[in-house]
Amino acid sequence: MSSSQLFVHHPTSQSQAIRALTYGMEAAKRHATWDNILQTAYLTIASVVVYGVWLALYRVFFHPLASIPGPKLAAITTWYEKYYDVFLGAQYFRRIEEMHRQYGPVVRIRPDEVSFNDPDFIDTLSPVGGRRTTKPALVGLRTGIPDSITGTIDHDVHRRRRNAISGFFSVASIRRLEPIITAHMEKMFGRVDASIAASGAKSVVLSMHQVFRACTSDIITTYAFGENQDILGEDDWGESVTAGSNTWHNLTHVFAAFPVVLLVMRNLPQWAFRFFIPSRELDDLMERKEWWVNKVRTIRESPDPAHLKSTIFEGVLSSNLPAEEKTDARLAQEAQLIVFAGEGTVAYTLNAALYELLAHPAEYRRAREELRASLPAGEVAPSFAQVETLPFLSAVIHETMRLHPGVVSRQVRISPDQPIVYQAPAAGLSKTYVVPPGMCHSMSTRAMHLNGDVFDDPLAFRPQRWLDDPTLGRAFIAFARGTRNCIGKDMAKKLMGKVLATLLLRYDIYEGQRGPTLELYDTTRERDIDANYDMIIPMPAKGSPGLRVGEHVFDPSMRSSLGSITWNTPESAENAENAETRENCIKITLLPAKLPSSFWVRVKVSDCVLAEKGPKALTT
Ligand code: HEM
Repeated sequence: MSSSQLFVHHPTSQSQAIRALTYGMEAAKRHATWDNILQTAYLTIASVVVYGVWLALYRVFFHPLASIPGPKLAAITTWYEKYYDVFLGAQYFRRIEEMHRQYGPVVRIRPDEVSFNDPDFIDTLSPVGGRRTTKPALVGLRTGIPDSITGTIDHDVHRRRRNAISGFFSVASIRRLEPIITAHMEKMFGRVDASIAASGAKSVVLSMHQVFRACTSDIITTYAFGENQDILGEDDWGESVTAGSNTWHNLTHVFAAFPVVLLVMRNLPQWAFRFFIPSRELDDLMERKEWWVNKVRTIRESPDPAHLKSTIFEGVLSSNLPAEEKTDARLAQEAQLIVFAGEGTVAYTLNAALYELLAHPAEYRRAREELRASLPAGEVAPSFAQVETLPFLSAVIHETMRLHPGVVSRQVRISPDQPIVYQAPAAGLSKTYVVPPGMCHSMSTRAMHLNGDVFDDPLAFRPQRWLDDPTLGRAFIAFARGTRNCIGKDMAKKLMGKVLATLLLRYDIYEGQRGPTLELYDTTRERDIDANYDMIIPMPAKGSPGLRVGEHVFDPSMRSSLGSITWNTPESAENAENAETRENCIKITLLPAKLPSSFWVRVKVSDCVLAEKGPKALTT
């Protein structure tokens, strides 16, 4: 029987056979498809592996930076940096310091980036003029504000943007800032004293870093917009407000490693942002940004001719920058830069300076003596001009910024047109190293500032070194150098000098004496002050302890500054009793420090309460 007959006489078997045949063909087809997919996958994987191997070999042996020393993995892949910054958590800055110790003053730290650590080469790397300087997109991504001045890639665009605001950072402009600083500083110290006094009724929460940060934030915001968000007036000294900036700083390495995260965060509508990324801190930051944008809109809609020359954003909006440079979106980024750059760095430096002075009583006393000797008797808030005449105080600020620079991330630049040529026989290098145009070069502040060839005993806090050897300034890069340096450096120096001088005049260091004093309490430099993480600004160790305790006793001379506070309440009586039972002191409980480098001081304001005995004596 032929097969055709079978089909005719056995329809079921026939259709089965057709199905079998069809199935066989489909299976064969599926097989072929799978084969194709697998083949393509193998080919792709093989190509990626071959490309990867080729790229690695190229980067190590044939790349223009191939002759520059450094770990091979750092030369091969940017994942080396990501490993330290994203997976180990903001640690690449430390690795860079190690690399310089291991490989010398010139190290290849990324496939396309060379880090230099030679004080004599700083001005060549960061010239003030004569050579165009750009930045890699990475910097803008990392800050999260690529359209701000600091994130701007192109040299000419940067010059235009910077010129539009540079007038506001001139010495003359900063002088106009002096009354604003004085007013906010008085408010800050007034509040500190008032909360110390209020602790007569209850325990008090004080974080020196947060206190400084509230003050600098209000000052910088006033300078930028003509008014501020009154962070100094917040019960928690604005801790909840500035927590948003901390969260943002914590995300900076993620932005650099995975730019898509930044892209999503910047482009999501606010409701979607809040829905998909629920974070109280980021919510607060969004609100802060809304405040900045609204301020810019108000200024744009009704410019006040009287203010046009006195606040930064009025200046930007009235400048001859093209319209696309003045959009709300771009100016919001500029606002974030100026407020973040100003508040965090200055507050961190003040915090570190106060720590170092309290940890070195001889330097504290010397700075205070210098002030008292050079100021008229009774001066309580020295002026910019008076502070400028104080060499030791200036040395204290320099030495603090050397050990604790307020910006810890490396300074990355590109020379787009000319090669960078490095010859350093002094550093024991016989070779010439060349960074071709378009490749990145960088400097790391901490590596430079802890260079033992320049700074004897580099980890020690010794302000005197700046007075003994004025040439040390050649290795100082806390404010960066060249065309991309810190635009706010003069303002920062004046602000820090004035606040520190006022603080030193106001409080002595506690050595058992009477009168307003400060004393360091349970703080270690490594844990609570030093940069443990690079979040652009430095962050202390994760285990930085929370609970600290301080004590103080009131002084009648403080009453005038306590204003309307009345102390003859049962609570104060109770605490006055407590004060007697606790070695003439009232205990102040300080809450956990959440912020970078927070530390606590013990504040004593004499023992008059005890001398007069009882609540009546506390009446103001
Ligand atoms: C102790 C205080 C300060 C320190 C240590 C500091 C440090 C720095 C550093 C290192 C840079 C360069 C960053 C880079 O390499 O990309 C920089 C840039 C900048 N800083 Fe400061 N800064 C301080 C205070 C301030 C203040 C008070 C302001 C303004 C209110 C300010 C505004 C800026 C701006 C706008 C830039 C970008 C400049 C540009 O790219 O042209 N800084 N700062």
